[in-house]
Amino acid sequence: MDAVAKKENLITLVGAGVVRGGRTLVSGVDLTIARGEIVTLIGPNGSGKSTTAKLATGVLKPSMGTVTRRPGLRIGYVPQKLNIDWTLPLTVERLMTLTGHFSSPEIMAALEAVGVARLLKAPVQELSGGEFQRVLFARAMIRQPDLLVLDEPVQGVDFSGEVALYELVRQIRDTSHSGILMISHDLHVVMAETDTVICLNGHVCCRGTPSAVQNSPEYLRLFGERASGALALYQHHHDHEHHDDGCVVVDGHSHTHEHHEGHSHG
Ligand SMILES: Nc1ncnc2c1ncn2[C@@H]1O[C@H](COP(=O)(O)OP(=O)(O)OP(=O)(O)O)[C@@H](O)[C@H]1O
Repeated sequence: MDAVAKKENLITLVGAGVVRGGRTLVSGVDLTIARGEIVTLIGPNGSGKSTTAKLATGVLKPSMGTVTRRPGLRIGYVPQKLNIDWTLPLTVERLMTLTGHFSSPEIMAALEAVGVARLLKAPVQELSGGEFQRVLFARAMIRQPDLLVLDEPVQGVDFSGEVALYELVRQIRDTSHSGILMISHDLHVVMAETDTVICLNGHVCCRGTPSAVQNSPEYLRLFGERASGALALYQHHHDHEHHDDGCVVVDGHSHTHEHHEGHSHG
């Protein structure tokens, strides 16, 4: 696949919004996700992150605006929670086949790609939070989706696990060239891996590169104290320069943040 095809837009939302029972849940959302791009939705509880993701994936129809998906788009979804009966014995191998028929080599390859092939026969109940998330990633990626939707991918994972999972997200993006739509509450790690942050509060409150968003007055107003914490963490490992408006000075088309080493949290 050539570079032009990789930049193809997978999903485009223009002025999209949802009204339910006379209440506007979210409105005026403009959003595109191209191949190889990571877009992260942030915002307080109830700000419309899940609703926007559902609009993008087609689970919800827009009450206003338009949503366009590339024809035949394959979407892989990593849910926030999985409704399984935790009292029944269930191995990773079995979990991988609950929602589709895949061969053993396919399952092994998917687990290998996320670094948990050794857990093939392990009971799901005994996995750590990070291991379980990786298995969920494998379950979504085995379908070779064009777009991967991650709902709170680092929930229940400690900080070093978080960093490792975001590393994995970047790796998945780099190797599969899928687009990635993430829902997150946590800006400081999100920022390390994401191309575009969209901050919601019933509407698009602010958007842009992570550094542009973290410096925007709207974001700071919305997140208050939490924003200043994120700011400190974010700047810890960076040696790049910023424009006056907070955008990162780049020579070239993109910038990569290396957050996977040197963190110390004690
Ligand atoms: N089907 C629905 N009918 C009516 N209201 C809904 C529906 N789904 C969500 N809402 C409301 O829409 C608003 C946005 O919800 P949404 O789940 O998109 O927020 P969120 O940003 O994902 O929140 P959280 O961080 O708590 O998961 C909330 O006030 C929620 O109560």
